Amino acid sequence: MDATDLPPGLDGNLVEFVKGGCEFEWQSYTKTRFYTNAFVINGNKLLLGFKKRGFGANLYNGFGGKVEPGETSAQAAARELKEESGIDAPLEHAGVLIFLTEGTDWAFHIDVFSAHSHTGVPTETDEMRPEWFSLTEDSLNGNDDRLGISSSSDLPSIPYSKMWADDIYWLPHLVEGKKFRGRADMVKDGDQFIMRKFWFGAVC
Ligand SMILES: COc1nc(N)nc2c1ncn2[C@H]1C[C@H](O)[C@@H](COP(=O)(O)OP(=O)(O)OP(=O)(O)O)O1
Repeated sequence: MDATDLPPGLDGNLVEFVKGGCEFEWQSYTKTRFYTNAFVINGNKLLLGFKKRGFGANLYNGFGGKVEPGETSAQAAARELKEESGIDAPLEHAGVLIFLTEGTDWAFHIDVFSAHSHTGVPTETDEMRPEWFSLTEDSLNGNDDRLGISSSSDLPSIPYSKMWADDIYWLPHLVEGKKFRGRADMVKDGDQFIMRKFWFGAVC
């Protein structure tokens, strides 16, 4: 895809898999803040954390936070995973997400990581409560959550309605092992954020 067709902030040889909000302009920004987000898969189950406080409170997400000065994003991802869930995992880079929120002139740049094994027992912390979710096809693609039906496995279905609105567009690709990139410009709708304009794609 021609770089001029990509949302500002994304580059490379990317193939679009979904976009929306074409009637809106991309929000401009002058600063970028770097974050991480890590997802641990164990066979047919996915570890998410229920965020108990701070930005994104009361939503399920991967484990992550700010990249501190002097850290690489991989180091920050490993540190945040340990701090928030108590486990270590051989994280690999899976994707990059750029998010803007209405009224700010800075962008979140989130390096997303995944791992297929871990050591240690996921343990609740002040910030996050780790929980395992089912990775059956209907759970992963959001059918179970949309229809409000329970998972066909012993574990609950992925709770997309209690996650950031962008997650359903790229999480299935992460689980399939595809590298991805995306951007979403979010606006406030009551007490939650919704996507006004977005683009997600795979790395060729
Ligand atoms: C806007 O859309 C988002 N979607 C997703 N899936 N994840 C997001 C979005 N915006 C932020 N995030 C992620 C990025 C980070 O993993 C966390 C936010 O990090 P946090 O504010 O908790 O950073 P910490 O360094 O842990 O903060 P404290 O030092 O205050 O604990 O959400």
